[in-house]
Amino acid sequence: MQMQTQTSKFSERLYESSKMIWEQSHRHPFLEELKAGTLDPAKFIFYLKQDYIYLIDYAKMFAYGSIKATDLQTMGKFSELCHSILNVEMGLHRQYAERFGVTQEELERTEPSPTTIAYTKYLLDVAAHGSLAEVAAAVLPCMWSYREIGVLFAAAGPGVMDHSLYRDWVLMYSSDEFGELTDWCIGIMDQLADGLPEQELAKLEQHFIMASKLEYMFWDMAYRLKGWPV
Ligand SMILES: Cc1ncc(C[n+]2csc(CCO)c2C)c(N)n1
Repeated sequence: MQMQTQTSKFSERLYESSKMIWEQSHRHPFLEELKAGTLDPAKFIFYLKQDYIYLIDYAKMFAYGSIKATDLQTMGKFSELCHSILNVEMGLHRQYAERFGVTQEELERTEPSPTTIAYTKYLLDVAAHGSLAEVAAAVLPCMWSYREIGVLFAAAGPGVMDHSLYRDWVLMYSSDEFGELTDWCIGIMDQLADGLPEQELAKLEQHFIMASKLEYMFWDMAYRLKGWPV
């Protein structure tokens, strides 16, 4: 009898490692209320401002990805992702801010909250000291969990999709363009993990779990409008 070798993707292991954390994010009141279209706009603005400065550092992660890439195709794709954050995603944030009467200067002057600092500095530390595979593992929950949220919300029917403000947010994260970028990141993660020893794989998994927890904390921070205590 011929033996069949069971090959499972590393990204599936990552997904399993953080499934429970993602489920807790999906059940968080910030996302429950956003989905229902009942979220207090003050909480959304708080999120938007923190997210804007988060994205500045997050875009740098992809710039690091470009630097650490060893082939032109990967280098180009990371630079495309960096461009997409700075122009598409942050562009939407700028439009939103305008609708809420918040200027671009005000967005840029946002004081980062402790949670935003924890998340961005963690990411940048991985980028400064880690391999390209570590960069991929640390950035992946951000993209993948938002795709999941976007697609779930877009299919959820009334509520957020009838909301004049929150609808565009869902449309962006459920778009095919974002879906393709996420799929590319999942694919590169699997390629980079291929053949690595268990010790390295465990390190990648830790980054993925940590970033997933920080994603949860980001929703929680916005819901509680949590800045500095002093
Ligand atoms: C805290 C936080 N986590 C994830 C995202 C979503 N996101 C950030 S960059 C990117 C990919 C390309 O633009 C996606 C999907 C966010 N906005 N804020």
